[in-house]
This record gives sequence, structure tokens and C-alpha cells, in this order.
Amino acid sequence: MSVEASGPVIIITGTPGTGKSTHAQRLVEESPVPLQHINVGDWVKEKGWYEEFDNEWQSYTADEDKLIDELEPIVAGGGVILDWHTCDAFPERWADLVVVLRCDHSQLWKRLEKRNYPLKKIQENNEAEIMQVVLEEARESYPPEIVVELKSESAEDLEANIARIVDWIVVWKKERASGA
Ligand SMILES: Nc1ncnc2c1ncn2[C@@H]1O[C@H](COP(=O)(O)OP(=O)(O)O)[C@@H](O)[C@H]1O
Repeated sequence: MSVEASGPVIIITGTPGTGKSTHAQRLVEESPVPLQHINVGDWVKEKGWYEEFDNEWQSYTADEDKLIDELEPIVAGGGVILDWHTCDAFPERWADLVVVLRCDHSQLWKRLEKRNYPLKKIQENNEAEIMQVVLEEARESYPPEIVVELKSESAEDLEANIARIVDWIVVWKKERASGA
């Protein structure tokens, strides 16, 4: 992002149910710089940035061109967390940090069951987590030094992850202040 940005752009990604929104909400509360949490899936639905509703998968197919155009000016200002189950649609230049959350598949299955997802959608997501689809996608889309894989299976994991990301933001802020 530009040197004028007030805060970093952090992408939090991972299979649905791995804990993206939970992490993003905590970061908004604990970050030393103001961060706006953008739940991209919710925005797609609420703002109509989709091509269709896929009945089979019970999900909206995002209009990615529209999504990128609409998010561009917001992201340009910095200080945002982009929370989405995919990350390869975003331009590489947007991201300062890409966090990929991971979760054991049997635990993930239970989390998705609680959401009353159709069985097929639970199976598909579970398989994607086992095959580390989102992690591979992140590694293919961004430089390795900004992609971090974090386990999100317990409250301890959550605390450790938040502390680690906050530490990273502190360093980001110092580097910006010194013009590094
Ligand atoms: N590290 C964690 N340990 C235990 N439960 C978690 C953890 N992260 C998320 N959860 C739980 O898993 C469910 C899905 O989390 P959520 O943040 O909505 O996932 P996502 O945004 O990736 O779909 C929620 O019930 C949340 O409380």
C-alpha cells in the first residue's frame, strides 16, 4: 500500500469456519492502529456485488471485477482487514500481510454443522481444508514473506494469533514512522 496509508492492509483468509471473522473482530479491538473489518462475503451479498445466487451451493457467486473496483478506494486508504474465504481475487499489491487460518478437519466439520450448512457444502469445505486449497492459493498469489499460516483450533490459538498479528502491526507502524 501507499506510504501515506494510515494502517496496513491485512487479508485474513481460510476455509469457511476456520475463524476469520472471530480473528478480525478481535484485531479491530486490539490493534494499535484503527482497522476496519470488511467481511467480504457479507458485503458481496448486502451490496449486490454478485453474479448469481448458486442454489446448489447456497452461496453467492461474487462479481469479482465489481468487487475489486468497489474495494479499491477503500483499500487505498489502508487500515483494513479483508476477511474472505478466498484471496486470489485481490490484486497482489493490496496486501501487507496475508493470514491463512487452519483448522483440524473434524473440528471444522462440527463448526460447519452448527451453521446448518447442507451436507454437500460441509463435505466440500472439509475436503478443501484437508487439501489446503486456500493456503496454496495464498502462496501462489502473494510473496512468501507476507503469507503466514496460523492454527485456529482453540482459545489459546486465538490469543496467540492475535498477539502475533498485533506485534506485526506494531513493527509495521514503527517502520512507517521511520520511513523504512
Ligand atoms: N481458535 C478458535 N478456537 C475455538 N473456536 C473458534 C476459533 N476460531 C473460531 N472459532 C469458532 O468457530 C466458529 C466459526 O468462526 P468464524 O470466525 O465465524 O469463522 P469464519 O469467519 O472463518 O467463517 C465460531 O463459532 C467461532 O467461535
